[in-house]
Amino acid sequence: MLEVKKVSKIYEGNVAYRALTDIDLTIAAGEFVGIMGPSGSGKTTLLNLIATVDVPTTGSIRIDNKDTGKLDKNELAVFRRRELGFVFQDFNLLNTLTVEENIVLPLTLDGIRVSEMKHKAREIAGKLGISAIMKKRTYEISGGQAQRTAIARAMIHSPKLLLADEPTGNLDSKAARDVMDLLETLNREQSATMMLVTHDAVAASYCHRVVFIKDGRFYTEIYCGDNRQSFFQKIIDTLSLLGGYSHDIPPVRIP
Ligand SMILES: Nc1ncnc2c1ncn2[C@@H]1O[C@H](COP(=O)(O)OP(=O)(O)OP(=O)(O)O)[C@@H](O)[C@H]1O
Repeated sequence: MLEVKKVSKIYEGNVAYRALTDIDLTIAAGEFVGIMGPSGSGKTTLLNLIATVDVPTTGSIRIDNKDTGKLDKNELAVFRRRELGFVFQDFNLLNTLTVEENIVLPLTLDGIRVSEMKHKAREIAGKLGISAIMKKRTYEISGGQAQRTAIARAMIHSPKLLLADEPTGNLDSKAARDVMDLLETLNREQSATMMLVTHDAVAASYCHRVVFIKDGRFYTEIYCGDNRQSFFQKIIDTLSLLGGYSHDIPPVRIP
């Protein structure tokens, strides 16, 4: 589904900065993968390259067998809109629109009939437990509801790959767990492929696999297996080996 091959990124500027070096990452269709690493290790850079909003200095990225480096600007815009879904830490909802209008936004750009849009919006809102707030404006809803709205918007066009950047970063621990439960359910029920960048070990423990990067290079990866509590512990252990994380490790246990 996603094949990142020998990707490096150097930010040119007064002083050139090497943010990623020779990253190889393959994500299978239906997989749910977390990316972790200390601040400045290159996680967002990697996400931006996969999201096609930035280009690698060397190496290639294939999504669903398309080499994204070979698409021109217009093809990329359509590719991003149809094949990818995005969820951000700060939700990125439009405040002037209702929840429902935010959710159908990706479809309006593709000229889909209003009745079909409403049907799809109702369907996904039901799955995400936000049917009752469809007519509300985004300033009238909670953070957890805002993130569920953002997930509905990201998933309404059934993207090949959902990219999430710190989706639980602005949520309290209960809302964060609800959001991760929903992402896990969507991943399982719709076989959606998902990649999540996070500092949050609890959020990462919902993934099938967590890839750690350090100083722009692959560090290690660990798999969940069938025990999420021990996976969570392995994530915490790996973070402490990585260093630079002492403030980010939450003192919680997964029930
Ligand atoms: N546009 C840019 N120009 C120059 N350097 C950049 C640019 N964007 C990021 N960097 C540098 O590249 C490195 C990796 O940044 P990146 O944002 O990918 O890290 P991160 O792992 O996502 O960090 P955080 O967890 O703090 O968000 C950092 O040292 C950063 O300063």
